[in-house]
Amino acid sequence: MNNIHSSSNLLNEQTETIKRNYRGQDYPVKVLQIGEGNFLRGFFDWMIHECNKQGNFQGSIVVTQPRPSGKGMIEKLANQDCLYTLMIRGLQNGAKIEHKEIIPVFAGALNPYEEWKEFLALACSPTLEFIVSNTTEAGLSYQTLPWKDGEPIESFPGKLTAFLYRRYVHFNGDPKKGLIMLPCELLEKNGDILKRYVLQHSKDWGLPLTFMEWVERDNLFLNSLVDRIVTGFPEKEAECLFSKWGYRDLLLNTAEPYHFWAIEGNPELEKKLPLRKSGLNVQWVKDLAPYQIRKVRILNGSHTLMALLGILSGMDTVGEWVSQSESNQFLRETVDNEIIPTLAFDRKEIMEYAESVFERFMNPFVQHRLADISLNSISKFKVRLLPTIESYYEKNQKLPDNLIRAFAALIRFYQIEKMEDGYIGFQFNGDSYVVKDHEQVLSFMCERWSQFKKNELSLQNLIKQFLGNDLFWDKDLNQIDGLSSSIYEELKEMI
Ligand SMILES: NC(=O)c1ccc[n+]([C@@H]2O[C@H](COP(=O)([O-])OP(=O)(O)OC[C@H]3O[C@@H](n4cnc5c(N)ncnc54)[C@H](O)[C@@H]3O)[C@@H](O)[C@H]2O)c1
Ligand SMILES: O=P(O)(O)OC[C@@H](O)[C@@H](O)[C@H](O)[C@H](O)CO
Repeated sequence: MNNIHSSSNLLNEQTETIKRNYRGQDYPVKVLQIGEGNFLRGFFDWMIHECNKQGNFQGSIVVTQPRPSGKGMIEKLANQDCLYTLMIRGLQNGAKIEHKEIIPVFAGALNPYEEWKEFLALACSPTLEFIVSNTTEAGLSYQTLPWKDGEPIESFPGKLTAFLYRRYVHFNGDPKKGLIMLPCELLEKNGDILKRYVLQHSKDWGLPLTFMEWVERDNLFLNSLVDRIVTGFPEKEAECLFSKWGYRDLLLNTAEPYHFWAIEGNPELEKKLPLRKSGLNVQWVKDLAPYQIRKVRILNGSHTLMALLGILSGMDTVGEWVSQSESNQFLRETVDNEIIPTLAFDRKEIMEYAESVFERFMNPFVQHRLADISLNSISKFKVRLLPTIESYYEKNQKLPDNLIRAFAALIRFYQIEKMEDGYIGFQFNGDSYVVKDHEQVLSFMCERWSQFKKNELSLQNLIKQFLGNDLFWDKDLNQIDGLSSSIYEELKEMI
């Protein structure tokens, strides 16, 4: 590892203080981290630092990149002696928090595509206990790949299989040397998926059955749900912050104070990974589903509603929406009266959760662009808001007014025209915005709205075709009593 004073100037007084006090980096390596992105550095690595500060974990991490093209980050890390600054900023219980800290948890940074031997050598470490990953939804995918001895394997599940096999061979299948996998990719049942891919690779590569049994029996692949808005390098303010601090950090990361991690696993695992003991907002749960539903329906559902109605009304960010009393009130009413009553949760607990979500939306430091959230809005609406409309109807035998407005906004949002370089929609004031979705979705909507414009299709029929399209929905939504007529009333006004 590079000397702490080597390259980046990050490392003057602050790091000297860390060195004097304690260096998490000097603890034995207990974790292999696959993924060097913003999220893990603002979430898991910060958590391990919190555990270490309190003397609860006493372990360090070796971080690796999950794809060949992510090269720069590992080099940057190595150049900074594997240190980086994390700024946590926002509101917590109404109070403003601004906290900056250098995170010293990485004992090393490896590029497995250039240091394959070193990568596999780590599998033989007796102190290793965990493998954590976040490679985006795209990284947690299965690809049929060859495995040639001595050559790095490109995919994340493939690399993990080779790593586990090396460990199995080195320790002669010792049941006590199994590892705990903690995938953080935002996919339901992420642990189960990862295990399935490891076993599939093992089959493809003809690895011994006894290895596969060891994988199943002596290793744990835990499903988990992560939640924290991590906003990465603050381009606009970075130089200003560096001159204030007196050092530069090319890996500076920013995050909100809120954090939550639900892990489907035995609470006894706290003995190995003392997250709760270290005061972190972590739950070991039997069933992850309620936590997933809570987050998707309240947080992500609100995001999608704000993106649709907000963009149409000329807004740019979540912050803008919540700072205007009328739109903020609309959102709160929707969550309190339409979303929460459909969720089978303890009322007090869920209200507290919703309150914490509103507080996060109001974080003045987070510039969350509605345009980014609006990507693939129809499929997001299906998962985030439609289930609430259906549950509300089942419970009350009527439709929820605000969510019907959001549904009408969805159709209005996709009132689009094809331009040379993509599709654009028009705000209520006539200004244009870009709509990003799959080509099939965009061309369907573009065509229907063009027919409407030429008086070849009535608004009622346009809605009917939209609700009945099996490209968007798993069933014909025209079957929901009153849905199409309620949407019609709202949409008529919007256009
Ligand atoms: N940033 C957040 O606020 C936040 C919050 C919760 C969940 N997440 C999820 O975490 C994921 C990563 O976000 P981030 O902010 O760290 O982004 P990032 O761009 O900083 O990091 C992405 C990481 O994924 C890897 N990666 C990207 N494509 C890959 C592929 N095809 N195969 C293997 N690895 C690949 C990159 O190498 C990098 O390590 C996102 O999918 C997001 O949904 C992010
Ligand atoms: O990342 P997406 O595009 O699926 O969704 C946009 C946001 O809703 C999402 O990123 C949330 O901010 C995140 O899920 C919070 O943990």
